[in-house]
Amino acid sequence: MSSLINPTTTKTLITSATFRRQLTTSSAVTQRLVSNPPDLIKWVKTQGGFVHPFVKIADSGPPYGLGLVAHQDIPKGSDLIALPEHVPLKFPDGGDGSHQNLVNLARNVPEELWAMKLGLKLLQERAKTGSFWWPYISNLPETYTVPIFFPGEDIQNLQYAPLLHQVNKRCRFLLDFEKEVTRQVGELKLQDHPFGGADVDASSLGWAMSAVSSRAFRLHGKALQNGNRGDVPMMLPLIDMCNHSFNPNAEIVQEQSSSDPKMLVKVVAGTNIKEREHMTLNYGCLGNDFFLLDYGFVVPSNPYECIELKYDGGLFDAASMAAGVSNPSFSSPAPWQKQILSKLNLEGEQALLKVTLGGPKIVEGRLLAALRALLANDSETVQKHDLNKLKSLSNEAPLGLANETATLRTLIALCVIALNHFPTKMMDDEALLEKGVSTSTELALQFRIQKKSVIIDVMRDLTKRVKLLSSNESLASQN
Ligand SMILES: C[S@@+](CC[C@H](N)C(=O)[O-])C[C@H]1O[C@@H](n2cnc3c(N)ncnc32)[C@H](O)[C@@H]1O
Repeated sequence: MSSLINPTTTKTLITSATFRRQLTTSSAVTQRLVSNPPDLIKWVKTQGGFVHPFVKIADSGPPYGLGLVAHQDIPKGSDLIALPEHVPLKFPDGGDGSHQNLVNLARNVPEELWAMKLGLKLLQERAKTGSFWWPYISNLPETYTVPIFFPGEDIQNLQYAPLLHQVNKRCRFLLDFEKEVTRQVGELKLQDHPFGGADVDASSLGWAMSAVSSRAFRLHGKALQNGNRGDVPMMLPLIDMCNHSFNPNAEIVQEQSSSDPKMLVKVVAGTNIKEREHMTLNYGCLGNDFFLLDYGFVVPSNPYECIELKYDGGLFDAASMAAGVSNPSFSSPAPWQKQILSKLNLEGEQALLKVTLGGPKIVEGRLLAALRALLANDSETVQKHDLNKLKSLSNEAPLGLANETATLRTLIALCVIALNHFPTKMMDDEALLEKGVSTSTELALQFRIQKKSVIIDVMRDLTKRVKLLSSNESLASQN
């Protein structure tokens, strides 16, 4: 298991892949790159930006770190912050020799790790003496609580294979990329060196990638040749001091007028904001895998939390039999059932076998439709229905009560299998949390507790539906 070390300075060259410095207390979240960084609000104003006079930076307490707070009531619709175009930090379009070398490095970054590309620019500015963005960069957290910095045992403690896979992929990429960076820039003259001669290792690359993934926003960039505006990831000084909420009281607005192509990013109060209230933005309707991987926190009772399963005939047959269905046909579907599976992209070379339980839909539509179709006896009844109807849980029993009961029971059995897959019980996890553990262990425990909770919530919901179906059935037979 490879993990990285939260760096203290970009000048440290760390070659070992094992974790040496534990994420210990929540103060690690608020510790900034330098101990007394410049006043960020003042800097934004000096640069021609606007900051509402009642907006202040304050400690939001663990686990939030710093945040923006109103020190008097602010009415709905008020502008809170506005940034002129030159203030956001972006990956630049052009520049000198050292820039070209940065572009060459960025070519090694896969699209899905876009945060690393902008991270290279951030590292460049961090290493540059007298960088324009130093007042911003010096205010960034020194360490991040994302799992690439967890000790190996806490990566294992996540107990959830899809996230473990992502964490390992990122760690492996960073360790390989460290070698590539050394290969490409090691021999460069100082004036061409993209990081001013500073050593850049996997840990400092991880710091930069996490700084970007946890703080950058995708905004409209300059107009492209086709007239569209591409989405450009940017770091937005001060605006990125807002913490996350699914019910935010502030929102980002991008103003564009044809007469003034200069882009201005604003944050506006979406509701009346009371004195001492924290300003929040919605980072996105995301599950905890994304929040932990990119931002280093877990949202309790997250309405978008899901678990991933693989659509697998053998597993589904086992679940169905455990649910009391005789002779399920998941491993050997009839040709008409195969056709439906193909339409659902669950069969064929390009099939997407990852399906989800949880979130607002409770059961992913493709999974629900597949179960309903594969537990049906005849093709006519199934083919009478539009696939979209079969995908919807609110569409009750489209193929009859018996089919629906078998479908829901199979789903419940799948939940039981998924829950039994975790090596520990929720009660054990909660007891461990109460003992007081390191930040990374706490996050791993919270993460797996939320995964188990979502499975239990899905089971509860489906059980209610089964009960309702059987009471409908007995009513129908009485009538
Ligand atoms: C865009 S920054 C916000 C400013 C940050 N609190 C700071 O101290 O610089 C995002 C980071 O804030 C923290 N954060 C934001 N919203 C949170 C939430 N709802 N729960 C826990 N931590 C949160 C996480 O550390 C996250 O990576």
